[in-house]
Amino acid sequence: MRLIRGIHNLRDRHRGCVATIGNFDGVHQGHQKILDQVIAEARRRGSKATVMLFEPQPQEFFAPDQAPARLMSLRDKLIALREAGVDQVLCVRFDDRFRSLSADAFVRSLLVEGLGIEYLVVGDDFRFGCGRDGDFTYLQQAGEQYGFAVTDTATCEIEGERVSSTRVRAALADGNFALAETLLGRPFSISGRVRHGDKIGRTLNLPTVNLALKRLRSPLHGIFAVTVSGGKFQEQSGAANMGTRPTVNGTENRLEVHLLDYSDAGVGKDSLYGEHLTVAFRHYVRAEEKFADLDQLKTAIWQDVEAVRAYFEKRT
Ligand SMILES: Cc1cc2nc3c(=O)[nH]c(=O)nc-3n(C[C@H](O)[C@H](O)[C@H](O)COP(=O)(O)O)c2cc1C
Ligand SMILES: Nc1ncnc2c1ncn2[C@@H]1O[C@H](COP(=O)(O)OP(=O)(O)OP(=O)(O)O)[C@@H](O)[C@H]1O
Repeated sequence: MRLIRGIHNLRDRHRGCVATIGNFDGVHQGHQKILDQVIAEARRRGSKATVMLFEPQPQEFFAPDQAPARLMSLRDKLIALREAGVDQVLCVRFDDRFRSLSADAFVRSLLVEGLGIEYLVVGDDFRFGCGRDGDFTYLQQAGEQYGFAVTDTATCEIEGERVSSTRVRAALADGNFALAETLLGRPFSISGRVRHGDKIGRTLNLPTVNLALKRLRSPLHGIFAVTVSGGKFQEQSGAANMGTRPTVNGTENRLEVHLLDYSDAGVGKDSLYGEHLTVAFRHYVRAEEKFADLDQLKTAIWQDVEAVRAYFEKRT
């Protein structure tokens, strides 16, 4: 899959495509449906299945403090799109210049002159352009004028409701991991590289794997039963904390996992550092707390480990 960063990097060789546009946060079942349609049409025409994305996402640009936490990093989104069969992704920088493009300029300079679009697939509620003045009817008229076809997808619903990134976030906030998994078509997970922690875990006799979250703001906070995959792990159970670690006066958000039944031989030693691991969230255990001292923290974590063990035993 080819990643094209910015509209200025569009060259003739990227032209000619069947495209769709959106945030595609989480790449959920509704997205899969629209992507399947784009890919089928592209294959039929011998053309490139293309996704146009915005970075940052428009809500993050307009109201950074109020924008919801993302379900996935850009890296994981690109992997999911590649696995779905997408041929190219145009990553457009959403900035002041871009947001002030009129609907006509958007269609002409990006879709027609930039991508050489043949066929556009969007949801019927899609809006774009300065003041959100472009909609489906507008796109169809523009398509007639510039010579590309426009079609909409029938809404994908699960349990009688539209699937959306917003709904996945709500399911996670409710601790309903089973629903999140149904909507996403895979368990909700966060991935990252193992990095060095503060090594306090070892003194507690509770080694943890620390994952670098970079700029990812997590939609989840608290203690969870998780499974870890990647590197040497297939589905290793663990007790995870997504939080700031107030007991040790931590400030930044971190994802730490204590792996069950995994000897200290690897954790905390060099073997895991730098590995790229994926942590799938299975069950909510409790909220993070500030304990009076490390002994109390340790007791609480051992209780968490027992709760996580009980959860996985019940599941099998
Ligand atoms: C299952 C689990 C639960 C945790 N719960 C809390 C908590 O409630 N409050 C807190 O301050 N830290 C909590 N922590 C984080 C510990 O403070 C952290 O693992 C410890 O400081 C070791 O950090 P290090 O690996 O960077 O050395 C938890 C960690 C795990 C693995
Ligand atoms: N359930 C769905 N069925 C069909 N198409 C969908 C569905 N959800 C999203 N799409 C389409 O996928 C494209 C990308 O959607 P977008 O990134 O806005 O996702 P979303 O899940 O609707 O997000 P949000 O919850 O943030 O509004 C759009 O064209 C949108 O109309």
